[in-house]
Formats: sequence, structure tokens, C-alpha cells
Amino acid sequence: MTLDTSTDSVNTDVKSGIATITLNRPDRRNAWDDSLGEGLESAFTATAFDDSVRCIVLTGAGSAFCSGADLAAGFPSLPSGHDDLTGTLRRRFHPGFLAMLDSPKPVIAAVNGPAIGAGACLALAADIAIMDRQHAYLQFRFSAIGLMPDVGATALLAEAVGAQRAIEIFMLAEKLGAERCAELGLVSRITDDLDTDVHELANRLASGPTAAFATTKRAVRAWTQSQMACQLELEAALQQSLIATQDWREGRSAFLEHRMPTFTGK
Ligand SMILES: CCCCCCCCCCCCC[C@H](O)CC(=O)SCCNC(=O)CCNC(=O)[C@H](O)C(C)(C)COP(=O)(O)OP(=O)(O)OC[C@H]1O[C@@H](n2cnc3c(N)ncnc32)[C@H](O)[C@@H]1OP(=O)(O)O
Repeated sequence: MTLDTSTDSVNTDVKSGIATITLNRPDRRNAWDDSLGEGLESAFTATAFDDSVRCIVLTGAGSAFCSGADLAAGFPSLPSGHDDLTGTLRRRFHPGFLAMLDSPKPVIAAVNGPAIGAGACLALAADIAIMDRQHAYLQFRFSAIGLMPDVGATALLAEAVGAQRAIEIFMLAEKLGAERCAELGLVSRITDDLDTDVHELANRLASGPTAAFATTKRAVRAWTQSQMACQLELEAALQQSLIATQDWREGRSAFLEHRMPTFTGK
């Protein structure tokens, strides 16, 4: 059954108690624009309150999981004429991310391909992440375009690997393959048969004590992420401060012109 929250960019299909939420912009490698953000929020909100849903699987259509911010998408300008990154983060990214993080149902991220920037944040926001060994990687690629991490990455990655290693990962912005992600504890499992393993785990969780899972998640996240809303605001304010830098303009131009950026530190 397809939930009526499905949109062109995010499709939700419910079968045997398992809701599969699919990021569905494969021609843009599931890049996160307004439509995908709205679809994410709608899908996780609807499944949170649907008693027929006892487990959620998030995955990507096509070859990627999620390629992060849609770098070709425009965004509003402030009265000063600067790009409004704070407003973009608050409206385009935070609602869908928080709806996923706050879901009372068990959430599995089936990382089928590259999960980059905000896309990597979705993988970290899941309760259990399973990665395709050959095709999937996480890349916290913010610095490669002259930006800092956002969409909760500064909290989630630091919690997962510790502050020092998180800062290294952010600064180097390297691709973290499945084996490396497993070594770092960023994902629960890696597999050569993603569909089979995800289906087996989802069935197991969908047969579990759903209310107990919900209270377990609520208690753990109360301990680890009670400050998430404040952290998102801090990230957004600091991200906005980068707008005035030459490196942001260079990072943006370089991506759009398909070339390597030359950063000056200004
Ligand atoms: C620097 C520009 C900024 C401009 C505005 C930014 C938006 C607002 C910012 C708010 C604050 C930031 C919030 C967010 O947290 C920040 C991030 O997420 S940073 C990470 C950004 N993402 C990337 O840098 C990834 C870019 N993509 C890739 O590396 C590769 O495409 C891939 C995902 C590894 C897949 O590679 P391939 O399979 O080889 O596919 P192609 O590269 O050929 O791509 C196919 C097709 O899809 C288009 N596309 C892919 N990713 C994006 C994307 N993120 N945004 C827009 N379009 C994307 C690509 O251009 C191709 O299109 P075509 O050329 O065929 O028309």
C-alpha cells in the first residue's frame, strides 16, 4: 500500500508492517531540495502515527542513497543580498531530519550508494544502518565546498566516533567506504546482499514490542540528543557566517563548474 504522503521526490510503501521510504530523485542522485525535504518530513510524520507501521526502512532510488544538498537549487537571499543559509537549513533540512530522528518506530537506513553531506546525516540519524559493501560510502563533504558540517552532523558524528576523529573526518572530507564505516562504528552492518539483509532485519523488528522500542529510543535520545535543536541552530548560525568568505564562493563555483576548488582561507 502506498501512503498518500508519497510525493514525486519521496515515496512511501507499506507492506506487512514495514514502511519503505524511498528518496526518489535518482536522476539527481537523490539530492536534497525543498521537495525532498518536505517529502521526508511528511513520510516520517505519517508513519510515526500509523499503527500499521511497526518498522521503517529509508533507502535511495537508483545508484545513490542521498547526494546531500541539491547544489543546483537556489535559495532565498537576505535583505543584505547574502544567501540565506540559516533560513534554508531551518526550512529545507531540519524538519525532515528531526522527523526521522524523533520517529518512535525502529528506523533502518539501507545505504545502497553514496551518502554525502546531509545525506550522510540521514544515515547517522537511523537506529540501524546497513551498507552495501561495494557501492555505498559516507562522505562528510561539507569542507570540499567551503562549508562546515550541518544538519546535526556535528553532534551525531562526534557521538559516534569522538570529537577528535569527527573533526578529522570533517576536515579531510574523504570517502568512508563500508569497511571503514564499520570499523568506525558508523554503521551496524555491511553486506553484499542489502535487500535480503534489510528485509530480514525489518521483519524481525516489525514483529517486536513496538511500544517498548519507542520508549527505548525516547530514553536513549533524551540522554544523547536532548540538545539537538540548539545544536542545529548553532550549526545554522555558524554556517551563515561562512557566506561572507571567498572560500564559500569558490567552493560553490567550483562545484557548479565541475572543477577542483582553490581555497585561500579567506
Ligand atoms: C557548492 C554549491 C552550493 C550551492 C547551494 C547549496 C544549497 C544550500 C546549502 C545549504 C547548507 C548546506 C546543507 C548541506 O548539509 C550541505 C551538503 O549536503 S554538502 C554535500 C553536497 N553534495 C555533494 O557535494 C555531492 C555532489 N555529487 C557527487 O559527488 C556525485 O554526483 C555522486 C553523488 C558521488 C554520484 O556520482 P555519479 O554517479 O558519477 O553521478 P554524477 O556525478 O554524474 O551525477 C548525476 C547527475 O546528478 C547531479 N547531482 C549529483 N549530486 C548532486 C547534488 N548534490 N546536487 C545537485 N545535482 C547533483 C549531477 O550534477 C548530474 O547531473 P547532470 O550533469 O547529469 O545534469
